Amino acid sequence: MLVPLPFPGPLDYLAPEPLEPGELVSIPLGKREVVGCVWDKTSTVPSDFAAPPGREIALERLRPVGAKLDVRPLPHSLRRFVDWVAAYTLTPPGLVLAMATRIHLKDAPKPTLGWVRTEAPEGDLRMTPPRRSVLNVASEIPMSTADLSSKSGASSAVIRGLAAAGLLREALIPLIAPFATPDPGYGAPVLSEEQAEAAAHLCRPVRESRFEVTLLEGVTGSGKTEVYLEAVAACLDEGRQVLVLLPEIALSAQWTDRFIRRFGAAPAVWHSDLGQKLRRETWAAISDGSARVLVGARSALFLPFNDLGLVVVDEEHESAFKQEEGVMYHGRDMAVVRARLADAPAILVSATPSLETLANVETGRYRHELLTSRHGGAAMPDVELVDMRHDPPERGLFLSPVLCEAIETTLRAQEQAMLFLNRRGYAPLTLCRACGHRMQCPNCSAWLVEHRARGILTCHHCGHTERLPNSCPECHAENSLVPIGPGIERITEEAKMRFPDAKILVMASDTLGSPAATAEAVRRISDGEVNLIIGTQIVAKGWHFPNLTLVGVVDADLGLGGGDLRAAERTVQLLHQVAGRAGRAERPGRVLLQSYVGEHPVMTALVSNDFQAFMDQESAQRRPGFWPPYGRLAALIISAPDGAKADALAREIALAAPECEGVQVLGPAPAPLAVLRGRHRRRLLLRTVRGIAVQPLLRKWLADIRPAGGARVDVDIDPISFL
Ligand SMILES: Nc1ncnc2c1ncn2[C@@H]1O[C@H](COP(=O)(O)OP(=O)(O)OP(=O)(O)O)[C@@H](O)[C@H]1O
Ligand SMILES: [Zn+2]
Repeated sequence: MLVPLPFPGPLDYLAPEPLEPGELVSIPLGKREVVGCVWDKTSTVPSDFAAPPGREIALERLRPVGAKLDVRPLPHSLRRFVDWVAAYTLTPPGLVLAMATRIHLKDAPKPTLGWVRTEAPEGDLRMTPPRRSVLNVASEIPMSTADLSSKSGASSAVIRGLAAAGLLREALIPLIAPFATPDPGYGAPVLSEEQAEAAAHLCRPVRESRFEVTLLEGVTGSGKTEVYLEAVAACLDEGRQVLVLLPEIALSAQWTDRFIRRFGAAPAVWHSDLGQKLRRETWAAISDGSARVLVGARSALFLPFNDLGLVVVDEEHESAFKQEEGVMYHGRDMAVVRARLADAPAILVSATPSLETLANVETGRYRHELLTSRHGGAAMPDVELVDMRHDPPERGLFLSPVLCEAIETTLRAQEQAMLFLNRRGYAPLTLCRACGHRMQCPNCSAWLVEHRARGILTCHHCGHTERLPNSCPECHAENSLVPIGPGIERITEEAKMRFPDAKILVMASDTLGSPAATAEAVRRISDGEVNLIIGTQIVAKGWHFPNLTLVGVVDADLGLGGGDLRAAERTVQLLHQVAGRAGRAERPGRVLLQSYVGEHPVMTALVSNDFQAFMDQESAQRRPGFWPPYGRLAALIISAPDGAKADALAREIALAAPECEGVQVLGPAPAPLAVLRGRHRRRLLLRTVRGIAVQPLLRKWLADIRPAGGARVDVDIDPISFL
């Protein structure tokens, strides 16, 4: 029995009646009740990184399990997936199981009664307008009195009257709202030759129910989505289920619209913003197969698909697929595992694939489909560099004259422009002009970010918030605090001053919290209610705004600092994606990159639109040192309430480090975020050649380490963040 707690493996319980693997059962644990899952006796995880088996417990000491839950058992492929993720990420399997069963911790909702239309004829009942209206709305699907009354405009007395006359009867409202079945033939597009060929290749393994990974690469606007929806159609034809992962839930609204146009019905949706009831319904509909296509965030990987026939990862290069807290797993990589365990094909989609995926294509592990041109003859946007050394903005401002002029021209032509800056708030740093004091977070080694609209300083790492003071807390000089550098609030202020007639829309993750808010913003752009969009990375995503012709990148150099392994790669991917928003329809697009390092390979790649050369160079840099994807990496993050404890534990771990051929340990060193949420942090990196798996090394290494006094060590396999 696997329980959702950090035990090293399944626990033994007495079962009063025989139980099948996968069944969910209520379990007494101390004074609590938890939901456990009957687990398979033998693990199928590759032995090179599986955990050793636990101890046997004497029969008479076993406790009995509680009641069985009234849900379908977790499918075999999901159980294997849980084992796999646990072993790969060195997480206790119960914590991975928790991601699959979390929604069942509360009591099941009670079914309620509603009204359905009966077969009875209207007879000689007098048909008043309210009665007519109720009968028009009522159907064979039960509706509550409140629903029926609000949709028909009639009172509950009218409804009761119709029931008394035999025209309505009571029926249980199903707990699971029926999910409409998408129709694969509904809005099939006419594909170009290139698109059709790629689609045919993607459909083949779907028809053959065969695991195969394909990278679908294509320039922005080439119709990648249209093409992979053909594979989705094929999978629907086969009567099987499809999982589509998006990096960001904000994208799900536009994706859903697109899906409805193609298949005439909405997909099921899964993300952390769903209400409890819808979560439960969606879970059940995936489990019983009535939901056929689900689009969601990475957590959708843990849904109980019984008949998974295809997995798609859109924008596969996105680092947002990596979960950085709790179970640290990479959604893209685990999606491939999920597909393999279900004997289903996987499609990884990107205009700028990750080096990881390209390396897998190179070795032949993944197939490759390429779309080379934009659909409908739209040209690729023209990308130009604005050298800020030669064409600087006015003092205290951030938009160069060239960019301002381009925006004016665009707005005058009745077209839309977009300004991109990947930084929330007003200014990333606040400094005292008198004494040089910098406003810092009390819990983290990070600057506080000013959010002027709310009059606060806040830490983007821990959420610490304080009012912006009038005087310097250090030297007490009045009105001496000045903002340094721009965030999008400050750019918006500048844009309002420069373009007083522009209709501005700001898009940032903190202003567009929910998918509904995003959908509203998208509508305002599509309907032309706004003509200047200012946003953080959320605007870079897969949006399709036909009238958007100019994209200005306020600080193209922003992502390059920090010594991150993938800083250059990520900057290219992000900026190319932003650039790809411009000129997607008839009118050509133009992109201006403001940069102080115009000769940087990242800028060259963007201006020349030559990513092959850039990726070749990245690859040449990483290969000799066996950096990923040419070697394996794991990070150990040691944290403690004070620096001395963190240092002591880091030293102890470093002394026990493995020493063998092809294995290297770097550190310990203070983490770039040396203090986070009040915890002092040190980092070690384990780097191995590809042939050596890091999991067994780490297991052995950490087996005898017993962190004490509030210290702990977290393991991050394939780290993406190096903070
Ligand atoms: N064969 C086709 N018939 C009709 N419309 C098409 C076709 N192919 C693509 N389109 C349209 O062209 C636009 C761009 O296509 P799509 O969004 O699929 O490209 P993409 O490669 O996924 O773009 P991005 O990477 O920028 O998100 C969309 O509006 C899409 O509906
Ligand atoms: Zn903080």
